Amino acid sequence: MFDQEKIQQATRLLLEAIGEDPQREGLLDTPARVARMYEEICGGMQQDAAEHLSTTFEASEAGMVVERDIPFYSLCEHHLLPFFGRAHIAYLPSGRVAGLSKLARTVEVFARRLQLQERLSAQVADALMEHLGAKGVIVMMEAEHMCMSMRGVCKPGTQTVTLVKRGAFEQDPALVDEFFRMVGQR
Ligand SMILES: Nc1nc2c(ncn2[C@@H]2O[C@H](COP(=O)(O)OP(=O)(O)OP(=O)(O)O)[C@@H](O)[C@H]2O)c(=O)[nH]1
Ligand SMILES: [Zn+2]
Repeated sequence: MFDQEKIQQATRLLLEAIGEDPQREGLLDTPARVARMYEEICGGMQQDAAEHLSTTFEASEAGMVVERDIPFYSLCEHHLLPFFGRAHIAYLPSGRVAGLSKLARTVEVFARRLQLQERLSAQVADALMEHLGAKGVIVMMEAEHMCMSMRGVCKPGTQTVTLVKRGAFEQDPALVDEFFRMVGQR
């Protein structure tokens, strides 16, 4: 569970370390705000994708389901800075489909924690394979990493694109083409 008190102590130390005065008026409530913020933006650690994906509906005739442009915000585990962008997901149901919101909820579960974009994409794909029993899953994520934009190499606007294929999408390039066509349609 989250240790709110520890995050507050750490925030006070951080403020002192950068030469700030944690007692000045504008910063007095900052440690408590930061603690609440971390609980929110790392809240995926307390969640289980299996719960969200346990509600399914019979749809034996369903073909490929695509959900595109799902916005997400995550935190890079190297610098604790945000990376954010859009996820595009498709899966091939095997008789039962998930509620539409549950794909986006699955993204949230894995995005709201310290991550690598590659691992985030793989965890979403693996959760859909496992908990929906899907015949195939493909997850594409496009994101800008603030650690590349506002510091270090300083290349704002750079988009990192990750693609993870599982099951039928690994075996059949025509399915991958269809996914790209559907994601590309605007
Ligand atoms: N593969 C991958 N790398 C990431 C991700 N987020 C941040 N990084 C990279 O993690 C690397 C960490 O490199 P280090 O050399 O240990 O750290 P650094 O000195 O701060 O590196 P610079 O960012 O190049 O200044 C950097 O190249 C980041 O761009 C991610 O989601 N996936
Ligand atoms: Zn980083």
